[in-house]
Amino acid sequence: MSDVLVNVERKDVPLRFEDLENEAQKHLDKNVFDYEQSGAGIEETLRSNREAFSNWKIVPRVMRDVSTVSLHTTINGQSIPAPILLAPVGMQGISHPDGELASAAASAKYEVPFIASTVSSYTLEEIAEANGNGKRWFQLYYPNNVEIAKSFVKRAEIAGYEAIVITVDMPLIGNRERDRSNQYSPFLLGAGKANYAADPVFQEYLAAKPGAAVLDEMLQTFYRPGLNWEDMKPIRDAVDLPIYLKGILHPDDAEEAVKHGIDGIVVSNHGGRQLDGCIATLDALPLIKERVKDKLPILLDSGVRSGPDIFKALALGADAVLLGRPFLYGLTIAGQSGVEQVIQNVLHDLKTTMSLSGIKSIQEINANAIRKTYR
Ligand SMILES: Cc1cc2nc3c(=O)[nH]c(=O)nc-3n(C[C@H](O)[C@H](O)[C@H](O)COP(=O)(O)O)c2cc1C
Ligand SMILES: O=C(O)C(=O)c1ccccc1
Repeated sequence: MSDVLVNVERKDVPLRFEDLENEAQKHLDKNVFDYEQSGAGIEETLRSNREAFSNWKIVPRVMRDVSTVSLHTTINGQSIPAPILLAPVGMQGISHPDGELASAAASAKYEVPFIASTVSSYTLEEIAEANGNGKRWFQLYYPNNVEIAKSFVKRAEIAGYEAIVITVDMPLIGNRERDRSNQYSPFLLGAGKANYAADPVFQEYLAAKPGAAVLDEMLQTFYRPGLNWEDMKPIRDAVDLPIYLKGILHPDDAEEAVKHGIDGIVVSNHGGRQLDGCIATLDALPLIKERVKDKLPILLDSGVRSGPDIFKALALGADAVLLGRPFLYGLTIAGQSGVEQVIQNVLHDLKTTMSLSGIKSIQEINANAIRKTYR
């Protein structure tokens, strides 16, 4: 990976997030861009996610011999070259025709785990093939039909996915005002139905209902508003994989996760797309860490844009972060190469940040390295 870090030759994908977003906008229909970029409600949480990072500053050490700096780390014993994963982002085919196949191939190149969404544009088996020897996790939107839920995770296990991430912050869709005024939903148009259409249990269920259409039935079973802690058992019994919960913000829920034997959590507000007015993830992190300590790995997403952001999240107790929109915009602009460039730029930025902070390894990053300020 070291040669990767100095190779900054290709530059059709802008470095700065704002430029990346503006460039992606040029490639997309207005409705699609609005869907991806926007947050729920008045976008207070979307903004808070970024402000929270700005309220913390790194306090660097000097003369600490940073001639070799390693980004390598482990999560639940799984070795990863950097504390970075690609977040589950559904329906990537609306951004680029190659969709998840391109981003899964890009992530494999850097051994960055790719988290495939339930509502992908390609099936989880096709994505696994594109990801090859790379690392991949499967994100579950827990269907209202438990048999379909079990079938999804079993398929994922067979296809070489190494963890299940159950997203728990979507008992229903957030109030996406931009999408409502555009009257646009790629989901309702069926852009994320591949995994359902290819599922044997879903097919059986369809066959038992003459005249039923894939899209209608998928929309019927997609949401599980009754999701609760007891629902973890069928998944636990179906597969021999670690289970992460994505969308934890309250320390009580983090503690509950520990009590229920959950293997890891993702502190996330879905990139500001679900509950508007909720806490920024970086603000939620310290109390969660204080409550669960090292009992399970803590990942974090929502608003992570740069090396310094990753550094701050790790300093406050995260073990790794997920990137959402940054790689999605890279995909939009230049397909697989665009995602590769975004990953490469973030790795380079993190390494630079650590070196300039006097820190040689991920394990050395702690709260002594940052201080809260107010702008
Ligand atoms: C266009 C889009 C689609 C998403 N689809 C999913 C999804 O299918 N499953 C899921 O768990 N999260 C989904 N998310 C949320 C991301 O996994 C992640 O939590 C969020 O994007 C992180 O914030 P960031 O975009 O600010 O990096 C989606 C986010 C975006 C922007
Ligand atoms: O847009 C999203 O954030 C998302 O995760 C989603 C997934 C399925 C249906 C609608 C939204």
